[in-house]
Amino acid sequence: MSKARSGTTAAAEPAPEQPVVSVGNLHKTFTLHLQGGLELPVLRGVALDVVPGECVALTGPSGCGKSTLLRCLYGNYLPPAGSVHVRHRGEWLDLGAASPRQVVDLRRHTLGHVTQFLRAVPRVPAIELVAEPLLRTGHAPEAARARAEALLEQLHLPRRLWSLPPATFSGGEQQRVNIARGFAAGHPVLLLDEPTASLDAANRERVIELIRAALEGGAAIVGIFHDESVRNAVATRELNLDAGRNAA
Ligand SMILES: Nc1ncnc2c1ncn2[C@@H]1O[C@H](COP(=O)(O)OP(=O)(O)OP(=O)(O)O)[C@@H](O)[C@H]1O
Repeated sequence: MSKARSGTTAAAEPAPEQPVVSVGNLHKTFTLHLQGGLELPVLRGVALDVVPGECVALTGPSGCGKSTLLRCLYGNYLPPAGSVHVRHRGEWLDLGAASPRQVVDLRRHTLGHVTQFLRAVPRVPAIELVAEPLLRTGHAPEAARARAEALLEQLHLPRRLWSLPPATFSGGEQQRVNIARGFAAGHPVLLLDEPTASLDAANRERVIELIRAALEGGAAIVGIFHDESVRNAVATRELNLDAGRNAA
């Protein structure tokens, strides 16, 4: 019998956190046109709710659909069945029904996506690439630059590289610029696709710190972390997409 029912005063329970990402019965099938229209079902009935402060690691063997699910969450794929909703500006945004303008606004203010590859505009210095998401969300130039410098410092990108375009940087240096850019705006929802893929142990540790700080700040994260030590360090739970072929 609960305390409340036995007549004693129950301590007030904190209200459970509300999800900021909600995926329901999601399906995604690729049609291989070069192979006579062969259908390749990848996601079948995925369900997932993510609350602030939670980091869900997508797991399962190669080809089970981890990147496909991240792309559905980012609005790159329109799923044929099921739903993807993200809390945006205080309301649920249905990615299946959102206009391109709404998806752009969602990505600018709410939904960050950090991949392992830097897709940068040529000839733009690293520091400006990192500051850019902050400028786009209305931060003053000085504040944006200060935050960009702090991130590059935290990720130990040598200061001599800050004013150079990253085209000639090493894989690990480019990835750190990409991570700094992805974390700069403090998006409340972050999708991380192998954020430590090209990094050595010391730099992996710095990215782990950054992810943990984002979680403590209330970010909701869904990510793919092939490195087990990174996954164990940041994930609050796992979603195995191969279990029962996707039924979560
Ligand atoms: N655009 C596409 N067209 C056709 N098939 C695709 C497409 N994208 C992915 N696939 C197929 O869908 C399946 C899932 O791919 P996905 O990249 O999501 O797997 P994954 O779990 O992320 O794999 P890995 O761990 O190897 O990165 C694979 O069999 C892949 O070949």
